[in-house]
Amino acid sequence: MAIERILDPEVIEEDRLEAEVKEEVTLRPSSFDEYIGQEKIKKNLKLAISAAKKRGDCIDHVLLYGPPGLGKTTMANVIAKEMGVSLRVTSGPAVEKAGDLASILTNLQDGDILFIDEIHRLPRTVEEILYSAMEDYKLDIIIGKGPAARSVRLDLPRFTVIGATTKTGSLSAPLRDRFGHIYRLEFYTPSEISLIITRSAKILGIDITAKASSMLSTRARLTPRIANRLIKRVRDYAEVNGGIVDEENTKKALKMLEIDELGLDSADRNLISSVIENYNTRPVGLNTMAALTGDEPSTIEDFYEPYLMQIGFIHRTPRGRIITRKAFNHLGKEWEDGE
Ligand SMILES: Nc1ncnc2c1ncn2[C@@H]1O[C@H](COP(=O)(O)OP(=O)(O)OP(=O)(O)O)[C@@H](O)[C@H]1O
Ligand SMILES: [Mg+2]
Repeated sequence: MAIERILDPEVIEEDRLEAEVKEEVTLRPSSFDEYIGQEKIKKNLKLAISAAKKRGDCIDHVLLYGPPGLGKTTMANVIAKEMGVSLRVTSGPAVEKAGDLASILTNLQDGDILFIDEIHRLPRTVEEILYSAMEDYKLDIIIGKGPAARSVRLDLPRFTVIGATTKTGSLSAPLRDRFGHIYRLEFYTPSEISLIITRSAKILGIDITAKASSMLSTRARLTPRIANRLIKRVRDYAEVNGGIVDEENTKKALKMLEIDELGLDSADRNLISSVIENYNTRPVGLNTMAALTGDEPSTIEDFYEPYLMQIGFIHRTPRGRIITRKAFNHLGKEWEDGE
């Protein structure tokens, strides 16, 4: 992406500054009580956890999917804390070879949770080894080369895989089938985002008025990561310009960041208006959309689109994406029916 977007739900480089990392860690909920929203998922998981604890067993494998920044990694951490076990973290692209996975698996302790982020990016050969490991806690490995090669079956400790992905579509069916729990994280409601903002402000020692918090809650793309990022940006603005985080400073800071009432930034508005200018109300393919803005198709699909669909600005049809009347209105464009 050419311009760094404050509203990008993906972790941006800036978030990796030491101070930011520290803040990120302190903001991350570590129990179900602190984890706001996603009530249905929490209810199911609480039940599974208390049943597993009673049996003295680990919980069934969990797959968490949904747009970036909604709390998948956080949920994995919470599950481990609530189970009282340790969480080993890896990711799809990091496990390149079967041997990499074998060494991770053989180093697990009984009951451990293995968190695999971006699980859809695991290479096929690695995935196949993971199947039997998840299913019957066995590891089939080949030792040696050529005619001397032989296959050995090793026993593994009992463990739980928590997989996270932004795209379930690209997860193979056999892998998906190995998960006992499959949950889609939903966008948060503005009132949940408001609670998250209040909580984060308190942790960071930021003085924020109720009006400011309510204004931010509708502009954070219903996404906790963005809510946390916005509070910090508005805090910075208030620090430099004097005063606390009140309605006025929030308004000014958002204006400076070019974030509108619905939480759209200039990149979103540019995407929608280029589609409108070129295709009006006609359906348009993902690749065409990407070509219009110069983004990767996956960037459009993973970052822009989920929220734009959530607020009803883009509809997916079998013939392509269409921009809705609501989006036309928001951008002040004339909407002609029946094109
Ligand atoms: N339910 C929640 N309540 C409070 N804060 C939350 C919640 N969910 C997420 N957060 C905050 O939002 C940040 C982003 O969440 P997290 O990293 O878990 O998202 P993710 O779904 O793993 O994103 P990605 O797909 O990019 O990996 C966390 O650092 C955390 O502070
Ligand atoms: Mg994550």
